Amino acid sequence: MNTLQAWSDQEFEERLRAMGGRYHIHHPFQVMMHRGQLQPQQIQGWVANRYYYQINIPIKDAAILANCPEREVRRHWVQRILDHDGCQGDEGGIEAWIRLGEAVGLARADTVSQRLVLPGVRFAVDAYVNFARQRPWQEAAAASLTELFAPGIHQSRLEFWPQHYPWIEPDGYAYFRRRLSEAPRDVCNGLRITLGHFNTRELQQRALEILQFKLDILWAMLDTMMLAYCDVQVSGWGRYTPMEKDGAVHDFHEPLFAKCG
Ligand SMILES: O=C(O)c1cc(C(=O)O)c2c(n1)C(=O)C(=O)c1cc(C(=O)O)[nH]c1-2
Repeated sequence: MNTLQAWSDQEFEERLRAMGGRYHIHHPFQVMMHRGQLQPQQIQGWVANRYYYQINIPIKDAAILANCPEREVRRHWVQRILDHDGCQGDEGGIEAWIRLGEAVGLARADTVSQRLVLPGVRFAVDAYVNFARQRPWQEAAAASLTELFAPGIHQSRLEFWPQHYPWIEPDGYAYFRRRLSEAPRDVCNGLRITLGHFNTRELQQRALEILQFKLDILWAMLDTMMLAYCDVQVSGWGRYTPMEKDGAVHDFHEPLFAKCG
């Protein structure tokens, strides 16, 4: 039996936040994207694959609602579905993502047909949806807490993409702008549930494991995209060595080791 005392809410939250060091913002594909090192087709590949994540988020949230007997929780959580699916007067996040696709040069049909979605991305996203279907709703709510780290990534895209990728139509950025206000509200709600429910040391440790599981999903999606869209040489255990391109050598080892460490 685990007899260690529960962490205080503050310490527990700090431990959850500390896992941001393993967020996909540190993945080599994301790092290249952030530095302006991706070609149009690579950006298109990312947008087309992330579409599969986007359309599954409301399905995942519907699974959480279906498993949650608490009306008060459902009243808040249902907003997430509306954010993505839209409602009268607001086309919603999925439509905004399709427009991001158009802004990077993907026809609507290319995005919505899912023809560019890679098998590994499909498996990773499906794992998240299945987790929400099969596990208690509080666990699935805790898994959404990678969103703690998401506003920073959306903000950096809004700041740096127009400089690095002037060929992207500015209209496309609406999705990232929406998430700047939506994600902090979701996080506030998700944190309240997580701090309230995971209230023994054993449960708190379980919450950290769940967050790691979700971080792994996001990481695995980018692993798959990197293999599909970048020239990588596999050298040694768990390491990528991207081939030199345009005379630039990129050092990806550090974030990878940080993740493994
Ligand atoms: O672009 C990103 O890096 C990113 C990451 C995440 C995330 O951390 O799961 C989400 C989003 N975006 C996002 O836009 C979004 O709506 C979202 C919902 C959720 C979730 O788990 O419920 N994560 C994310």
